[in-house]
Amino acid sequence: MSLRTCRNIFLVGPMGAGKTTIGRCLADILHWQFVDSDHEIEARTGATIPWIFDVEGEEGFRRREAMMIAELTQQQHIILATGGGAILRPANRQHLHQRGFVIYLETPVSMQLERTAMDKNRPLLQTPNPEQRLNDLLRIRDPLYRETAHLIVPTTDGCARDLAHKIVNALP
Ligand SMILES: Nc1ncnc2c1ncn2[C@@H]1O[C@H](COP(=O)(O)OP(=O)(O)OP(=O)(O)O)[C@@H](O)[C@H]1O
Ligand SMILES: O=C(O)C1=C[C@@H](O)[C@@H](O)[C@H](O)C1
Ligand SMILES: [Mg+2]
Repeated sequence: MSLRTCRNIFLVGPMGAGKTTIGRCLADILHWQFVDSDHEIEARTGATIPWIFDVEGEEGFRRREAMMIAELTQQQHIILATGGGAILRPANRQHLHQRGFVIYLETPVSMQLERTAMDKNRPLLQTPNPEQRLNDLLRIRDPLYRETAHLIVPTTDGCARDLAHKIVNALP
């Protein structure tokens, strides 16, 4: 798929990869609308993600996320930052891969840890050993990010804006 024929750009990757931050920069550069599926779920539900996890469990959140991905991927000319676990459901992977150009922001666990250390809004990281949790999640999810993506971009070098420019230059 080339950008000319592609309707959307979808960002996938783990917590702290920079999907939200780089997504906003991409939207600025390309003059496309920025949408964050986590934020849309919160707005639609009228509750925070930690609250949804508390009350409905992870399964309840994944159900809401699947409905949101199915809906948002039908739009055109959006930059969509997905949640870190959006690639878990096969239907989500299919919608993302078929309806837009998918970029995997590949990020080592050490960097995810640094970038998420101050933030208490990620329920899966509220554990005594977040490093172990991130390693466990990445082991399962890395192949799914790869399978879904059309392009893989490491996020280890450069600030979010530089990476966004690099991505625009790398688009087919
Ligand atoms: N390339 C980068 N260099 C330095 N800091 C970054 C970079 N990308 C993101 N950050 C910082 O890391 C933190 C997490 O980034 P962000 O919220 O965009 O990640 P995310 O992939 O959307 O995570 P989540 O899946 O939890 O929503 C933010 O504070 C952001 O400013
Ligand atoms: O990696 C995950 O499973 C998650 C990442 C966040 O973006 C949120 O979607 C939520 O905290 C779950
Ligand atoms: Mg995000």
